[in-house]
Amino acid sequence: MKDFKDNTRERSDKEVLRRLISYMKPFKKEFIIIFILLIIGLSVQLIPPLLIGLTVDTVASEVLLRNEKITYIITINVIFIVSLVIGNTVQYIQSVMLQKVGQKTVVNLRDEVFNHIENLSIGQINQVPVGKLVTRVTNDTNAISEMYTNIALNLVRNFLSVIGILVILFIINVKMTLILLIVMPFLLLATYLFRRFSRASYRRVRANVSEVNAFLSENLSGIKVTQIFNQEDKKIKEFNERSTKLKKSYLQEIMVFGIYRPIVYALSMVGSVIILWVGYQEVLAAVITAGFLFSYFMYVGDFFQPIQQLAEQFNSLQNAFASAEKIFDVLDTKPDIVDDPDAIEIKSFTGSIEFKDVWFQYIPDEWVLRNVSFKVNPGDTVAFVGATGSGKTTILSLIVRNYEIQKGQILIDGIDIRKIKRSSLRKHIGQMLQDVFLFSGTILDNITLRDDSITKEEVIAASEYVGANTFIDKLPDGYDHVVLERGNNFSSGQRQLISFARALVYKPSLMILDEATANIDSETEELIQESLEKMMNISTMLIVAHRLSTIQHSDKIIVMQKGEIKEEGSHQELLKQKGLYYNLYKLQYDDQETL
Ligand SMILES: Nc1ncnc2c1ncn2[C@@H]1O[C@H](COP(=O)(O)OP(=O)(O)OP(=O)(O)O)[C@@H](O)[C@H]1O
Repeated sequence: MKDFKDNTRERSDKEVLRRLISYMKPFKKEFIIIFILLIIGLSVQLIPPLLIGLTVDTVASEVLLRNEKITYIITINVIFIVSLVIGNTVQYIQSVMLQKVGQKTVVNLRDEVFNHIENLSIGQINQVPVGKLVTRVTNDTNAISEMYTNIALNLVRNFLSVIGILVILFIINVKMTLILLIVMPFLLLATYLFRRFSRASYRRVRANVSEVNAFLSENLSGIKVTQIFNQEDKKIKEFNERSTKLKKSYLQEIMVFGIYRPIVYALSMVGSVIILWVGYQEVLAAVITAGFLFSYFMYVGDFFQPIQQLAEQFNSLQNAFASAEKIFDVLDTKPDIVDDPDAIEIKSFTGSIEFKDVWFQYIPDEWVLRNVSFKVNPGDTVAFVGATGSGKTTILSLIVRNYEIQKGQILIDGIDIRKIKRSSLRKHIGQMLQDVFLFSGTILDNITLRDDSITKEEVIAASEYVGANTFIDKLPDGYDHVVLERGNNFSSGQRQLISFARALVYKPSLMILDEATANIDSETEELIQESLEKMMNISTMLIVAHRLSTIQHSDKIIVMQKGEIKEEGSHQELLKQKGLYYNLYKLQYDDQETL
């Protein structure tokens, strides 16, 4: 199954091969040298059996004198040693070169895949489990790496080797070689069956690896929930099921190989026995010498091994192709939100925003926003309230163009956001999202997001402004305090404050805040409340609020219900209307009273 629904095109092997070769192009010179070394190595490797045959004939010769025999044998031995040294040296140089260029090629590919994934829209990323994307960048690129550094060359080597040996066999004795070829149909049949079964078993392995990765990444992220709800045993069982399935598919794959190899071995034995028998007759009939029969026998031994390897390597090549196909699926998935060719760069916003009859749906025919229109004046703070699922967060996502609207227009400073480069748009919008994501690194890294142009002084100033310094200063390493993956060593309130500082250092012209629904201790809540009130004075601000106390002082409150704007006005005005807002407020107020 394709990872991305909108990318369902099948690719031919030819196309995949052409694309894989295109990644080798920057290293064309190196690959040509490697190929030349391969030919030299192969030619040298074909010499020894011939030399051994010559030695046998020399020893058995009745014509040569003893001294002449010794001279011949020494010469043959020297050639033998020289060819071994040349063969091994060439092979060493060739494999070092191949590893280097192969790895470089794959680094380029891996970077390209990661870059591409980074540029896909949130909607597209949401289609695919993270674990699968990890598999694309790691396992699949590894399979391709294996192809560049090992399989492809050995495939060529074995192919040329089979041809080379066959030619030599025919030169030595045509009759024996034609008889030897009797085993070929059986060999081809075994190879055909092997390829069929091994391909199917490999597909299963790959699908199961992907499953395990996806399960792992999802469940490691959600481990807290698993533990809170005592679901460990269930999850362990589920993991074990997937893991066992993977083991089974691996065993099946090994079994296919385990059957094929002995079959090839048995056929090569049959071939050798036939050759010994026929060869013996030929020697008796003085058609060939005993030495040449010996050489012939050795070549036959070398003939079957590359055929068996060819089948296996061809299989690995298919696997690399399957991985390449998956990778190309990712690379060919066009980001569904791209900059308009005429999109402009904006230096700064005054911060006025207008939604004009905006309609939006995540899934066809399920409108999440209907005919939403509102205006925000520069510098104003506008809050969105409403029941859960009413579309508040969606409005914020649309402003930063995480998704494309289906109808209407969103204008910032009178310019349609589709006409503004996304990077430029996001540069001027400080986003403080519900689930604050902290990367592993230090607090400083998390506030600057490793942007070297932001100084530590700016970071400290922003943190002091939002009040994050109250807890950062208490940490032993202050701003260099290590943040664990996802910021697990900080409370949700602290993470929220770090995210405020992160948004502020970028000096945004517009800030959007999706208030955390998670419980925050009252001390931190007070801090957040204070810093929010301060931030409201810096720039235009849009807030999705769950605690109505947060937004009482905002210039406008927009009340949403089922994707539509139902009420609009200041806190006091809305209270007077005694409508939805009044009810919401009363509900929260009563709750607090009872607490
Ligand atoms: N990525 C998504 N794909 C499909 N539907 C989505 C997606 N995100 C949100 N929705 C749906 O869109 C609707 C509005 O969601 P949204 O998150 O905007 O609500 P909200 O008012 O912010 O809710 P809350 O107060 O719980 O944060 C919901 O019905 C939700 O199920």
